Amino acid sequence: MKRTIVVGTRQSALALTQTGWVVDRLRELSARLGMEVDFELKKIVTRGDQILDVTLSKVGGKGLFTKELEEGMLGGEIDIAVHSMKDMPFELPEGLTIGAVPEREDPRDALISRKAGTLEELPRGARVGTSSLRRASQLQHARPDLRIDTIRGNIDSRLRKLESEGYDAILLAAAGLRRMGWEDRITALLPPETCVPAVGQGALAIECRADDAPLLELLRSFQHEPTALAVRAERSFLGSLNGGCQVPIGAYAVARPGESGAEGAPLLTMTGFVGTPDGQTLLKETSTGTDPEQLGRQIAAVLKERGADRILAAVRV
Ligand SMILES: NCc1[nH]cc(CCC(=O)O)c1CC(=O)O
Repeated sequence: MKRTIVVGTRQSALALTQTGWVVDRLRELSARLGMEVDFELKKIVTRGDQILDVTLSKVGGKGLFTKELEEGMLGGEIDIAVHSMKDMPFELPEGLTIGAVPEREDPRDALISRKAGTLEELPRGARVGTSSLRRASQLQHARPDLRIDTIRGNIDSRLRKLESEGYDAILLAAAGLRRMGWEDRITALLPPETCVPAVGQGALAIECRADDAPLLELLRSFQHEPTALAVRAERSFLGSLNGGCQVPIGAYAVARPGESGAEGAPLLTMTGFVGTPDGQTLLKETSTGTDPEQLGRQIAAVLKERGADRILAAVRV
C-alpha cells in the first residue's frame, strides 16, 4: 500500500525552498530503496512568523518557529517537518526525534554590503544591520567604529530593507542565501576565525515521530554523519551554557575521519565562543575529541571558568 507522507512547512521563501529540496531528495532515496511513498506539503503558520517584526529576545525566542509544527506531528496532522537546525530548541518534545541531519551548507556568515566590499573596506562609522548579539559582538570587536542597528524579518525582507532603510551593509547566514540562489548578493564571507557561526548554522534538522519506523528507515539514508556529529557537539556546548538562539554564543565543529582510517571514530575539532554584545570581551576556545557531547561540555566548562556565565547573565536580564 502506498503511503502519503505529509510534510509540514512554514511559508517563508526559505522554508519552502528548504522543504522542497528535502522532499526532492527523499523522493529519489525512496525510489532507490523501492519504497512506495508520496509526499504532500502542508503549510503551517508558527508564532515566529506572526511576529516577525518584533525583536525575538523580547518575546522569548524558544521554539517560536517549531512549536506549531511539532504539535502537528504529535497530533498526526503532519509526518515530517524540516527546520533550520539553528532554530531548533535544545530539547525536543516527548515522542519526536530528529530522523536525519543532511549534509551542511556553508556555515559562515555573509556580509552583504551596498557598495560591494569586505568588512575591512566598509567606511568608518558605516551602519550595519543585524539583530544577532553573536554577530554584533564579533563585528564590533573587528570594527569598533561600525554602528550596529537591529534589522528583523525573513531574509528576503532584510535584503529589501538594506536598500530601503539606509543600511550600508547587513549580515546574513550564507547558507540561506545559497539555498535561495541569491549567493551573488554576498560581498564577503566572514571566516569562522573572525565570526564564529551560530550553533547549527547551515544545517537542517528533519524531525518526525519517534515511533514512525518506516519513515525513520527512509530518513536514515539521508543522514550525513559528519554533519550530525558536528551539530551534536555544537548543541551540547549550547546546552551546557543554557543558551537559546538569542544569546551571544557561537560554535563551529568539523568532523574528520579518524586516524585509523574509515573504521576509526571521527575526530571532532570545535571552537566555542561567548562574547559581550559591545565586542569588548570575546571568549573563544578550540579543542578536539571523539565524543561530541563531551567536547561540547568541555569547551563550555573552559569558557565558564573564564567568565562566560557572567557575560550571559548580563545579557539575559
Ligand atoms: N535566524 C533565522 C535563520 N534561521 C536559519 C537561517 C538560514 C541559515 C541557516 O540555515 O543557518 C536564518 C537566516 C539568517 O540567519 O540569515
